[in-house]
Amino acid sequence: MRETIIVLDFGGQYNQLIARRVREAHVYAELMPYHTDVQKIKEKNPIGIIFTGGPKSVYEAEAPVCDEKILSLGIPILGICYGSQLISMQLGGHVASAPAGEYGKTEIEYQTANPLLKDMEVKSVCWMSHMDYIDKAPTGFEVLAKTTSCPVAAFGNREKKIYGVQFHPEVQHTAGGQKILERFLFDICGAKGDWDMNDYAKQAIEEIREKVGDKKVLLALSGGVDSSVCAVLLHKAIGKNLTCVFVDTGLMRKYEPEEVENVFKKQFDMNLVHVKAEKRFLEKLAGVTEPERKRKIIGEEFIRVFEEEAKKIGKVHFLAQGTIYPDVVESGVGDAALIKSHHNVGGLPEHVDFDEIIEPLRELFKDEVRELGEELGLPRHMVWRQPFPGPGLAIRVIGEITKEKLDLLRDVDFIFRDEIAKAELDEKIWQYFAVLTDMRSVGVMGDERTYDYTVALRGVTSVDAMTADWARIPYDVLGTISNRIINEVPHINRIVYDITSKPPATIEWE
Ligand SMILES: Nc1ncnc2c1ncn2[C@@H]1O[C@H](COP(=O)(O)OP(=O)(O)OP(=O)(O)O)[C@@H](O)[C@H]1O
Ligand SMILES: O=c1[nH]c(=O)c2[nH+]cn([C@@H]3O[C@H](COP(=O)(O)O)[C@@H](O)[C@H]3O)c2[nH]1
Ligand SMILES: NC(=O)CC[C@H](N)C(=O)O
Ligand SMILES: [Mg+2]
Repeated sequence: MRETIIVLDFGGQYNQLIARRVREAHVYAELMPYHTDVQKIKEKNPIGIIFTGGPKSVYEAEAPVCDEKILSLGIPILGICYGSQLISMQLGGHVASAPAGEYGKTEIEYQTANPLLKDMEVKSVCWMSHMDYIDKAPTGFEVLAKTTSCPVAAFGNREKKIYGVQFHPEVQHTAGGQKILERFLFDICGAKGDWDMNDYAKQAIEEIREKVGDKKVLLALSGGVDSSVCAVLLHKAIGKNLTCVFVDTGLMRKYEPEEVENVFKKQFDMNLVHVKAEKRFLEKLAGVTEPERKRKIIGEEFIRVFEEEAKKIGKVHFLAQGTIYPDVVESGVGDAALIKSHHNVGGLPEHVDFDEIIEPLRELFKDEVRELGEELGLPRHMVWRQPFPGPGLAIRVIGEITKEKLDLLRDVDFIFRDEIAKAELDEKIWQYFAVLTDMRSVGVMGDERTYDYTVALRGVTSVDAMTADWARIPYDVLGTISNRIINEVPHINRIVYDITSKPPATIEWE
């Protein structure tokens, strides 16, 4: 049985990030809702449990509370933020609304003569986000850290192996945060740390086989990183019972449909259906300008195409998608806020004519998917290609979508990508694309007045799409790109470069 850490989810923003940090330390981690039955937790035989943060206050009537019996299982526990407040309250300490909340980078003083914090500098910085605080640690527990506003910023009991931290060790801004998690995993829980993506692949393949048996699966394949990794995983699990369906929505980049066909039919020998659906997508989108409406229409149309294709194959029980965690969290699933409806999650129609949707990558972040892809032997250029959103150019043509605008944007985007590749920046910039704004402005070309569109170029660096910075593309490269676009593509007389990070912007414009 593999070593498992249970991350007990109290609705915080960084819950998957905690699981992911644990996996980074080569220990398998799995999220479970806070109300999970003790018996179910015991069945997993976890070597440790982490309680996450959460938006509620522990002393409120409707605050999420887990079974107190979890604290006496003898399994090591680490509480983070809300999780630490809950442990404190359940063990007889005291939690109250703090005289002053703490948000962001905060100076902290650690007591380092204990297993959890022994690697830390005494005076350090951590990342806080709370308005309640523990004003009294439970009896028998040592106070292990303090800040100016927080008398119990960490506490613990060596014999019980129960610890709590008010700050967020999983966030990069906490100096040495990963070391705290590692001390918990290796020294307190006794983890060996022998898990890796190869185990993930093996386990996922087994689970797919068990669930699917000899039934049929239709995979929505875009040729992007996520669905390609998914395709190989499913192909290894069920072979010819897998049919991949690629939909040419008419919203793709130049030469994209041809490339997908080439790779998956010729190189991988998979069942691939190529559906030409430009007409129906463009008809449904005609006149639509509101970004969320576009996303919902596209999400629904995708499903309708998959349903029709499934009927042609015979009984297909399962639809598979390459959904990954950022798609889920931004779509506002669970307690998270809705940022935008990713077509494959928040954009799904209410009724879907499949028995079940399979999403083997739903818990992973982009860079983890890439690691898995390499593990499965996918070629490098596929694993490291830049992401391309399912709604495609529809969310990069601002305002109304027409075939003419899409064609313009395809040409612009092609030049941008071509020049980035020539400058050997394509592996350095995480994602880069052009946006056709619906703004027109006055220019002068060939001594004549023009009144034409503005194109925005966007390039970002990121690890997992959850946050991003704008890419510092050299001015002369930008200059060449700008010249080529103006010279080669009609109806564009102005080019701007987007210099906002995420947050406050998002990567895509809609
Ligand atoms: N044109 C398409 N045809 C079929 N399925 C699609 C298409 N576009 C997107 N999908 C489905 O929607 C999912 C989410 O799309 P998304 O763009 O996030 O992932 P991806 O295309 O697989 O990878 P990447 O993020 O690298 O582009 C895909 O994994 C795939 O299952
Ligand atoms: O398949 C997708 N369906 C969608 O609806 C969607 N919206 C955004 N993206 C991609 O997700 C990453 C984060 O984008 P945002 O910062 O714009 O939310 C970026 O990589 C985006 O390209 C999508 N992918
Ligand atoms: N980030 C958190 O877990 C916050 C916990 C609690 N809501 C507080 O404000 O203190
Ligand atoms: Mg894609």
